[in-house]
Amino acid sequence: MKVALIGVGQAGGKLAESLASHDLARSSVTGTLAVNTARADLQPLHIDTLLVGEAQVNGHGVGGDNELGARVMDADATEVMEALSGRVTSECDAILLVAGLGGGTGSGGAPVLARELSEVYDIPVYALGVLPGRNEGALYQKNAGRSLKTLAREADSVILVDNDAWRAAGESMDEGFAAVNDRIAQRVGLLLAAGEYEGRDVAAESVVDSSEVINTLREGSLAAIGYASAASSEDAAENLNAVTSVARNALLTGTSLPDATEASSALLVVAGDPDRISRKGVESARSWLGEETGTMQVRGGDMPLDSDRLAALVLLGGVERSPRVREFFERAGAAAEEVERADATESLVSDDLDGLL
Ligand SMILES: Nc1nc2c(ncn2[C@@H]2O[C@H](COP(=O)(O)OP(=O)(O)OP(=O)(O)O)[C@@H](O)[C@H]2O)c(=O)[nH]1
Repeated sequence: MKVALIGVGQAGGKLAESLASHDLARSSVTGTLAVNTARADLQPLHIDTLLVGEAQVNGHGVGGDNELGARVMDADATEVMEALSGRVTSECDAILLVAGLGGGTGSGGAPVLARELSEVYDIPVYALGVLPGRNEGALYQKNAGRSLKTLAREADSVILVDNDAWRAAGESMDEGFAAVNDRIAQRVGLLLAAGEYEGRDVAAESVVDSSEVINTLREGSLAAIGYASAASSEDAAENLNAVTSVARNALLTGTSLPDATEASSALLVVAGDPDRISRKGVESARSWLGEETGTMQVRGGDMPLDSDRLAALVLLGGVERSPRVREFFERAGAAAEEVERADATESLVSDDLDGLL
């Protein structure tokens, strides 16, 4: 599946860079651009960059103000769309926007770009949206809640990444981010590469293609992606359990949105040496996936790889009813009230107000 990749804000730029440089994804990406209001965040990136909002924030970022992030992107939309035009080629199956939803630039800017891109291009516009971890402050939760609500409307689907998904004890914030970014690049990289396979020697009908990814994502506005791998035997007949257990682990412990097990549609990609893939295992993993997620729409296919391991990639479409999503929106709603209360208190002690006496 060929995509043009656009990172918005700091997290978006870093994730776009990880993805564009991932071995599996490289040949699926037609062009990459990182857009940000902060010059310092663009400088370390090894992908093309575009600074926006210079007139308003002079290259210093929007400081977590996502309304300003949206306004800046709106004001510079023509420039951004021009910079993107050469990257969205006729080969593209979709456009992928990547952003952290808790900050200001990505949070406010990604929904604006999703709207602009949808108006201009006929191909789907997807977003990879990073939700703040539970221990990030109220402003991040509030920003992410408002951003996600808008992005879900403007984009064709938002693949959610929870920053708590793979948190390990004792890890610093940056180590945690790096781990999330690597895992996301691997999952999304495999998903993009799976729809692009052009090798021979395997039955074409069993290989997954990009229309299956698009049809899976069409079934709802929020999505999640999971992955797991395991050692396998040379003999496919001995790999029934290996296939079913990687599929289980991909869904139950490997997803970008923990506990997202209710979905409107699912896609199971089994990656590995075709001679090692147990067909019975694939059938039973697909029916298990349907039961577990409560959907009758389970698509499937293989991704031939030269490896002695087997891997499963699970894409879930329409996860909006999942407990994790509900919990996030409750948290974001409570955070919005908290931020409003804090603002009211601040205006009470503000120097801008004259006291009565
Ligand atoms: N997974 C991941 N999340 C990140 C990374 N960097 C920041 N975040 C998350 O992204 C959110 C903040 O967004 P940023 O991208 O830093 O902010 P921004 O969009 O550049 O906006 P401003 O800095 O306000 O201009 C927070 O929820 C962070 O936890 C990263 O490298 N990986």
